[in-house]
Amino acid sequence: MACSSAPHLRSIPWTYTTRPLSPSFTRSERKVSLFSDRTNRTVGSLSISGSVSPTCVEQSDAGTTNNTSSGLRELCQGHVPDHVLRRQVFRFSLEFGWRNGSFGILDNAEAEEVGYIVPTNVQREALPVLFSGRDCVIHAQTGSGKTLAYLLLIYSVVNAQRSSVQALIVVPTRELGMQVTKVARMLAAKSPELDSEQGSCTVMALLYGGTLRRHKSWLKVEPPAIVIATLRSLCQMLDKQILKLDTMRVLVIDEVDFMFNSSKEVSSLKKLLTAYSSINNRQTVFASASIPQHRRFLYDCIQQKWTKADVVHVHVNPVQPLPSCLYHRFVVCDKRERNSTLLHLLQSDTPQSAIIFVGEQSEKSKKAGNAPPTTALFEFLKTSYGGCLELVLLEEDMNFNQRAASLTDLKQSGGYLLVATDIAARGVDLPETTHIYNFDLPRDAINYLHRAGRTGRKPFSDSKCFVTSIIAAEERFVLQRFENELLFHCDELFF
Ligand SMILES: Nc1ncnc2c1ncn2[C@@H]1O[C@H](COP(=O)(O)OP(=O)(O)OP(=O)(O)O)[C@@H](O)[C@H]1O
Repeated sequence: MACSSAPHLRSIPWTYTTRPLSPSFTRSERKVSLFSDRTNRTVGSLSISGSVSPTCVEQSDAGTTNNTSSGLRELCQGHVPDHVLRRQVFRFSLEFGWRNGSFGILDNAEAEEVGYIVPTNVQREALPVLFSGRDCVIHAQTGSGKTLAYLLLIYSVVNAQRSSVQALIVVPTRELGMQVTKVARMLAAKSPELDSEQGSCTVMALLYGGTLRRHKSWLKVEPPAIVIATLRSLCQMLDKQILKLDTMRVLVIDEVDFMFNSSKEVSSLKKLLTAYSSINNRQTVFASASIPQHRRFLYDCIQQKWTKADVVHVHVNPVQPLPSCLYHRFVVCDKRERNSTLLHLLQSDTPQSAIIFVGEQSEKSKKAGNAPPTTALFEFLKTSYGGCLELVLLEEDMNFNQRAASLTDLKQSGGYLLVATDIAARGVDLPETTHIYNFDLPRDAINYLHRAGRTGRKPFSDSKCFVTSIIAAEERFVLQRFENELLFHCDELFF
């Protein structure tokens, strides 16, 4: 029986013994525990589904835990299909790795290369729930690592050999979709358990504006295991029955509060959740840094059967909604002086990289034929900034390719000044950003939280990041309301 090796296990310095946990195992499911002979304690347990030989297997390897794979292979020899075994070894390596404070999915060098050394708090709390098969609402600060948590679940469930879409991640924006796709593909490529001669785990990005015809034939001929989609493009595929929900094992709705709040999306979202609720063996995950009235939300989910009744709310840091590494400031100035104030701030702060959030253009201003405020500020900075950071623009009016090019520019530049509307406020992960400027105040506290959360995105770093709002004197009470709601403090800056 061919079984891929598990190099990420090699470095774990424990020998182990596998034993049935209970003598009365069934032929279809069997649990084994893994003991450390160093500490003489159970270090993990593993359930093997499929038809397993009912002989009590007790095995001790004095070698390294790489033998775990071969031990399990012997245990299951001839009885468990290879892909089931591979998945179980993969799942075991994850659980084992996480329990011991490291990433089971990647070996040490690979984990270090991508910057994952130890799990973040939300990953520690959410993964046991996710691996237990329960539905989950992952509610934790911006930049806390929610994406990796749900992707690890997905990779423990999907079977690359099966020719069907098994996991679906729904995102509110193309930018977030592109980013999640990148992480999902990186994990598939890095993990030897997922990418083998038996076929790698394919990931499709179905983001509105992409080449839908190509996607249609891809979905028909060789369905990917994982699809990451915006609701609009997903609905097109579902309506035409090119994509079906019945093979789905995991559905993730990222930025779930935003999706439920969007008048354009909410009815399609509810339709999707209702259709998915009738599928057997399904798991549903919702994620966001902000879930207003979360008790009511959970109640509705259960009532509407969008989740199972035992859904778990993993709420990390509820008394501190914003990351503690953020330092909040404000400058009061006249509306007409905002450009020069911003320039002054950029010169005195010398950010490594920054995002400047600008409000959306009003209908009245559009009708009057004015340039959008983002473009106006971008043009001003082009002529006046003179610093070494690359100027990049990101706004709704740009087409898909222009928006994708802007994101590529950001990632390739040595440092950037991104002028953006709120399309860059949700989920976008640009860890090099050290400063956020609210050139216009956000609509509400939730938007403040997500804009501010575009910085401070290096989980174990203790460096401070700055969020500065440029306000008129009469806007001070609005900012004060955000402070009260989000429990943070803002200092005034004087020039
Ligand atoms: N365990 C980890 N160790 C180090 N870095 C990590 C770890 N987990 C995630 N990261 C990194 O942390 C950053 C933020 O992660 P992610 O985008 O998943 O945050 P999030 O919780 O989804 O944030 P948001 O709510 O803003 O969408 C990413 O750059 C990611 O690579």
